[in-house]
Amino acid sequence: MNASNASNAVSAANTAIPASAPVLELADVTLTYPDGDRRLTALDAVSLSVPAGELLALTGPSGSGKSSLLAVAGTLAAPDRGRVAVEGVDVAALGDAGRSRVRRERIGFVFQQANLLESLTALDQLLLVAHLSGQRPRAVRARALDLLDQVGLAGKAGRRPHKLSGGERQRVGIARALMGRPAVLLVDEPTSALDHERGRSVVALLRALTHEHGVATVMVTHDRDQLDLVDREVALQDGRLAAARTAAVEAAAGPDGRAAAPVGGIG
Ligand SMILES: Nc1ncnc2c1ncn2[C@@H]1O[C@H](COP(=O)(O)OP(=O)(O)OP(=O)(O)O)[C@@H](O)[C@H]1O
Repeated sequence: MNASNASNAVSAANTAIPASAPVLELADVTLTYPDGDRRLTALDAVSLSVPAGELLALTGPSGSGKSSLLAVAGTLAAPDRGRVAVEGVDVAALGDAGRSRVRRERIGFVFQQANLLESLTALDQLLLVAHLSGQRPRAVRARALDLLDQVGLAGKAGRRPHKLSGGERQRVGIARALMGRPAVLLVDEPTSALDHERGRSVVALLRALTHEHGVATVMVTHDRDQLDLVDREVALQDGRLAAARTAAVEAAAGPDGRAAAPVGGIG
């Protein structure tokens, strides 16, 4: 089965209606960085909630706060003000050890480059993550093989990264992020190193897996050609949420690009 067939198969298998409970919630989040004598506001009173099974695209110009939002959502940066909750748990109340645990057990990360270990096969990349998080070895192998199958790499589990294409490496990175059954998947420009078609195929796969596994996925992207594949878009501008559009709204927009009805639903 090739990769796009695998993606289609996952889509076809996905008949579950995504649950609507917010898995990731940011309420009135402000994040500043030191900037000489002053503070630079990277996120300004941002409120956003992402339910299970939604692929949300986070867009906006360079410097608008996208990486900062991912860092806060991933508990890598603590906001100056506001609340971040994962599965209803306020992460600020947890302390460092608790936050690390949430990050390790409930949040998956996918980066611009897949960041695979060169000496390990695709299968071993997944097994290593499972080993480090203390999962039972026997169940883990079957899950890793199943995930590699879901990302279209069933026949390539034994390959090391240099024998995989850029798109295939990114697929291994996605499978690896799902290994620990995260509730939240944070994805930073996963297609920036891929050509148009491979990029679309990776985003289609992310959507299928987001629906199938019921994760709340936030994907930073600069590529507007991929937005028809996502469930919702939110745009940042100078650290504030500027707009929210969905594929359905895009489709309903008139020839001048203006939506027929007001666009809502940032929260
Ligand atoms: N560690 C830091 N210290 C100080 N300022 C920072 C730091 N990280 C980011 N910034 C500033 O915060 C603002 C938001 O940056 P951020 O990296 O979140 O934007 P971005 O939308 O992800 O940009 P890009 O698309 O270029 O990656 C920018 O003005 C940036 O210069």
